[in-house]
Amino acid sequence: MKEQLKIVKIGGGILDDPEKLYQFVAEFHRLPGLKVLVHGGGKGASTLLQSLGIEPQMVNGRRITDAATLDVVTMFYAGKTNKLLVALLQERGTNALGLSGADGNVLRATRRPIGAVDYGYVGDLTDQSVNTPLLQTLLSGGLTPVFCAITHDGQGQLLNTNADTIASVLARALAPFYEVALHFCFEKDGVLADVHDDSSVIPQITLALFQELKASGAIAAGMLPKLENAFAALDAGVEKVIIENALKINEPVKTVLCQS
Ligand SMILES: Nc1ncnc2c1ncn2[C@@H]1O[C@H](COP(=O)(O)OP(=O)(O)O)[C@@H](O)[C@H]1O
Ligand SMILES: CC(=O)N[C@@H](CCC(=O)OP(=O)(O)O)C(=O)O
Repeated sequence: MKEQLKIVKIGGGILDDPEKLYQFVAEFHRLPGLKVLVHGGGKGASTLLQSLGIEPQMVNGRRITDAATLDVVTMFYAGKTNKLLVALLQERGTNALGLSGADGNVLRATRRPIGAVDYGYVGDLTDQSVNTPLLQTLLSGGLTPVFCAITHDGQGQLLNTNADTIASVLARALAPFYEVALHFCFEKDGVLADVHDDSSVIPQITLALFQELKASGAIAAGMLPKLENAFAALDAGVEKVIIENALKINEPVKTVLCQS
């Protein structure tokens, strides 16, 4: 029997609000068993970039990352955000270890080739990108890895990688070794049938229903890459994929993804 592992991803909406972040950390600490945390922080990074006179540019939910933007997001994600989360988890008694992809070569990416769009210093991952033996060692040693959205290419170049993608790739790469549950957590209670009605949570979503809701426009914006990453993980053998409220991870309200 494989041991259970929870991979939890939180995004900018929660990280930006100190009270919500504090509550989330308490809930995450309460989750039993082995766990990994992946955090974004895109919203706060955009605010910081603007305050520095750099206009944020997003295409299809991905940030165009020039050299100046890479400097800022590295400081913000791998520095302030990652270290604050680790400190808050340590305060609770979870022995967290903050990681960028370069640390222990835990996530090696490839710079996205220039196509119709030049994304700059953005890294793409494959299932082979993950140093799974290192993660197994850390988990069996009682540590909780905390990943930020910064990866590297093995040639000295840091890269910016979408945090939903990092969570999905980690889940896929670790699925042969653990019974993985992948939790995408944000500020809504799950995938909503009507984005303006917080009570319209869809308890179970199939790929067919996702395509329908996408075509009708009911699922839009940041939810699209999240669900695409979520279905990719389910397809690759991840046991369970859940979309839920970061403050309610120990409660039953949520959207569970199913193959059919
Ligand atoms: N059907 C939907 N259900 C829930 N959220 C939706 C839906 N369609 C669009 N959204 C929007 O997607 C956002 C989540 O995506 P995003 O902001 O990228 O999350 P995060 O930064 O947490 O990764 C929600 O805050 C919501 O405004
Ligand atoms: C390449 C790319 O788009 N990187 C993301 C990484 C952070 C992220 O994913 O943050 P959220 O999860 O809070 O959206 C960005 O810089 O916005």
